[in-house]
Amino acid sequence: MNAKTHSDKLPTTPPIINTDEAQQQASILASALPYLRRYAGDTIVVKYGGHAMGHGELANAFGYDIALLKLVGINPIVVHGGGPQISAMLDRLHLKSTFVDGLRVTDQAMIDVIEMVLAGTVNKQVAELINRAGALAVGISGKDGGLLQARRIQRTKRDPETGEDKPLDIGFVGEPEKIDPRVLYALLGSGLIPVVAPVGAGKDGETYNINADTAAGAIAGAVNASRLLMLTDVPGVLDKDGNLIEELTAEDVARLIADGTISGGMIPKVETCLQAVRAGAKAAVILDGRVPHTCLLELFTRAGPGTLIKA
Ligand SMILES: Nc1ncnc2c1ncn2[C@@H]1O[C@H](COP(=O)(O)OP(=O)(O)O)[C@@H](O)[C@H]1O
Ligand SMILES: CC(=O)N[C@@H](CCC(=O)OP(=O)(O)O)C(=O)O
Repeated sequence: MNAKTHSDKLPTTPPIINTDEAQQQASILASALPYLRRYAGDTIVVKYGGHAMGHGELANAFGYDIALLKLVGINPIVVHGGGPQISAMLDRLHLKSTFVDGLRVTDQAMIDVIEMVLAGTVNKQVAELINRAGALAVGISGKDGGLLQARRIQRTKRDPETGEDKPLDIGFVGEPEKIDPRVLYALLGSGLIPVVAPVGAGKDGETYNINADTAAGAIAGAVNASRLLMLTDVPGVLDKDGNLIEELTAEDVARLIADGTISGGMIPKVETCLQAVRAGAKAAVILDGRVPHTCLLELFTRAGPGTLIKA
């Protein structure tokens, strides 16, 4: 039934190409076969960040990649961010954002706006990108089906005078406490692609803003994903000379953080990847979301363009 809907949406007249091009296309498809076999039936979690969404062609290519994964028998789950989109809306409402360790300090007025942006506008846009590519995506938030039960993140700040660590209130910022993946399995089992906004519910029904990397890592662990793909704005983890590091273990990560090679936003990203593999994901890859079809390059070619992180 879905197959008909899908093919109805695709162009009815394929482009005319010459024999050489056709031969080339056929051999590209044939060379993907071992990879298709390797991932058939597997679950792949993809973290799609807010920065990548702004670019039309890149966003369309992302939608195509996710639709293609589903159509070749892989189960993709998309977890999206939306940091820049939240900031733009808060600016329009004259609400000022501040960040602590890369996390947006979130008060009561902001959490309502953040939920509207993430679970509303952005979530529906990402689902639509995939729908337009001929697959069927369903946008949900971490509150749906009890997917992401969250607790308030505790942060501390060192008092410069006493040297004491004091609790720092960053508001409605949560971390996943419990994951219930049943809603994901229900959607995947019906041939649908879940698109998850990183908003969670607390035990008492309060709403929490969750960093999208953290949410993606927790979900990848809970569903034992064969890959967590973290799309970002660099080719992967780079060494001190700016060269791509192809593979990292937990020991490598600890060493590279200690010597300052991995810093800033890359620290929580690699730590999230490690948590995901410890919790049950087979491997995580940090890869360049600025490259068109980066997911296909990673999964279906020998280029394997990012940094692979294993336990
Ligand atoms: N060793 C490293 N390799 C690659 N990027 C690094 C490294 N150390 C720090 N970074 C920084 O981490 C950034 C990625 O993290 P972040 O900006 O939080 O990504 P995103 O917005 O995609 O979640 C890179 O743009 C880069 O500035
Ligand atoms: C707590 C916290 O900081 N939440 C993030 C959620 C969105 C996000 O993570 O989006 P990107 O992946 O596009 O950065 C925020 O408010 O920006």
